[in-house]
Amino acid sequence: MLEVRDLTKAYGGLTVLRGVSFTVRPGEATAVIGPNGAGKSTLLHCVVGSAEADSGTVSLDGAVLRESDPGVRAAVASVLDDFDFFPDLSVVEHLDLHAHAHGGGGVDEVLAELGLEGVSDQLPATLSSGQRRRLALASCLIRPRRLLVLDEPEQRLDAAGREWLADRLAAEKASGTAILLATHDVGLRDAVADQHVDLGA
Ligand SMILES: Nc1ncnc2c1ncn2[C@@H]1O[C@H](COP(=O)(O)OP(=O)(O)OP(=O)(O)O)[C@@H](O)[C@H]1O
Repeated sequence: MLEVRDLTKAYGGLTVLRGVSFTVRPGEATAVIGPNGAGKSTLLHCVVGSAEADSGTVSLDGAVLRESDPGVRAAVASVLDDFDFFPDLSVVEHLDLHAHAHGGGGVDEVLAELGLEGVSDQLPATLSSGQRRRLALASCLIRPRRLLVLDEPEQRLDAAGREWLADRLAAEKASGTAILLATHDVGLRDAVADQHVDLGA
């Protein structure tokens, strides 16, 4: 489904990605690993098109992946940096907006699954950092998707949240979704990843 070939990226004189290649198939998860600064986030941004690689290709279903392509928007759901929330929209309004924009649904189910029912009327600024992370994941899971791209999705989740995440990603794989995630969590990696891309090697 996703094919990354010979991706290179430098910031000024600092080469971060040196010819990175891998594929992700439907129903499989690829974990991007490596120490702080290894280039994991850079790689994910290049994959989804929010950063431009210096060379190499990223293809989805055999065609060059372009962020602006409606087909790509319908297929790829990502949580990369800390999410930009609309400051004046409540938790449930954010999810309604995403559901409406992407033709998805099930806001109540996702609120319950992420444990956000009790804060559904709160504004993002009033949420805890873990609740904001849950909202970011909820916003991603409310939309149709064939490829999930997640940058350290375990960050700021409590133990129960991390357990939920591993189960959820396993369920996503079982339903045929391809997953590309950067993680420092060895337990999560071992639980869900079918292959690793080690940028620290
Ligand atoms: N916009 C930028 N301009 C210049 N350098 C950058 C930029 N973004 C990232 N870098 C540098 O690129 C390198 C890789 O950063 P990146 O965020 O991709 O690493 P990472 O593996 O995700 O790290 P972490 O585990 O800490 O999240 C770092 O040395 C970082 O300082």
